[in-house]
Amino acid sequence: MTTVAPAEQIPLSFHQEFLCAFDTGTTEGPFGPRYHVVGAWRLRGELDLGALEAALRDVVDRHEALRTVIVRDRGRPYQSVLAPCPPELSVRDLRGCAPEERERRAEELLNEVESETNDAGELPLIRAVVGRFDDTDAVLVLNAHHTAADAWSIDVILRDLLACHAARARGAAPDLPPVPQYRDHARHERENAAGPAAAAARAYWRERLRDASITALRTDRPRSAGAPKATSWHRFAVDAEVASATVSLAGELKSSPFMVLFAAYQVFLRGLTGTDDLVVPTFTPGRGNARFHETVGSFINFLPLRTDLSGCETVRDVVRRTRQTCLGAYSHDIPFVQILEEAPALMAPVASDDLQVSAFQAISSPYLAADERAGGLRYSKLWRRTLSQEVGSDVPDGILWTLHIGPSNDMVGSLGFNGNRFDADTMSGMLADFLRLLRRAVTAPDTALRR
Ligand SMILES: OC[C@H](O)c1ccc2ccccc2c1
Repeated sequence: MTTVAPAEQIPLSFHQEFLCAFDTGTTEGPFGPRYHVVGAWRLRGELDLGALEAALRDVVDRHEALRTVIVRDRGRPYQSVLAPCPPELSVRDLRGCAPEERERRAEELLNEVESETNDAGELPLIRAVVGRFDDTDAVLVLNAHHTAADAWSIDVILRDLLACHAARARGAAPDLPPVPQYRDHARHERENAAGPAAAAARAYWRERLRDASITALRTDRPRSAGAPKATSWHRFAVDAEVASATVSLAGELKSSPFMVLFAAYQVFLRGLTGTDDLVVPTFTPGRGNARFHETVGSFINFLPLRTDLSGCETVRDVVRRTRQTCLGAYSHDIPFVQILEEAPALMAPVASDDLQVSAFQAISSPYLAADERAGGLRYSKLWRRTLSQEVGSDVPDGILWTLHIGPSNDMVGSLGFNGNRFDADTMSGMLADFLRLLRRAVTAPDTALRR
């Protein structure tokens, strides 16, 4: 009996530690059946399914994160990298679909894959579905576990996958350059955690979040009601006029579209909660170190943005103050678990039975590129999603507002919420109110703010 050396016990990244705080077992949350991140691309050209299957194996070999388990049942959780294993590729025949129906059918397939269940303990943590419209037109959907990948990673996986497909299709082995692994990131983070930059950032957050409480919304149903959990997604398009007014106001105020959108969101939240002193979480890519730009893993960081709106007369004032909040936060972007050590009472509100946090993020165009090429294939990402779904990828505990800002000032968004805590009607009402407020905010930023 050959004894296999036990896989190395690798410390978790700080983001994986943060996720473990939401761990409620395997029925929901980060280790539940739907904590995944998905992406879909339209592929034009000769797609060789055998080569694609080989390329999927290449990608799992290349990125350890896709064959890593988080061991949580033996004391302090750790991650363990296992040997390569072949991922599942399933093929759907969509030949009956007329060309003008294909974009919508592709989005429907994406939603179908997003509503499927994955097992966090089942490796590899990626699966692929190909819908074939004809020999040179297909849609590829990737689904990766969100403890092992994030939105940035899904694009890295796609690029590597199509590069490997091109090599395999011509009978060659892929020759991608070696890439730093997620375990290197986890080690790097811990080495830096005690450095001078981290100490300065801790001091910043200690001051910035003094006496702060995360802004939370009263839910329709308490946590203790124990209703079965599923995360629903309202998806929507933002009027072109509102999208371009957002981008031009951002330019005028030397701010980002995110800062303008977030300013409007804070005005909206103040109306809902009646408080001026708002602390709202956003997610940053967590990819400040360029060394890891091609690494697959979950790097995102939950960053609490605190802005006190008291004294702001107009939306323009709010954008200016929001800009300061964001610049300060971005230049001290350390892992949330370290920030929480400096503001231990920050998350107290969400421990209560009938409150939930409502996070807000924006993903902008570099990752939403249009046509790209890889070997004989042209591909473009399906990012203008407007098809809602009742059961989709899981938000562990709260609401997640996401806006996607496209290359030509086009904008779509999604509102993810826990259906066991909020009614769909409550959320669609909130969405309508926010979009109305956003329109007013960006088309008339100097109008006096309503109290
Ligand atoms: O991609 C974001 C991730 O799914 C996530 C993780 C934790 C959260 C906690 C509260 C609200 C939203 C969250 C989203």
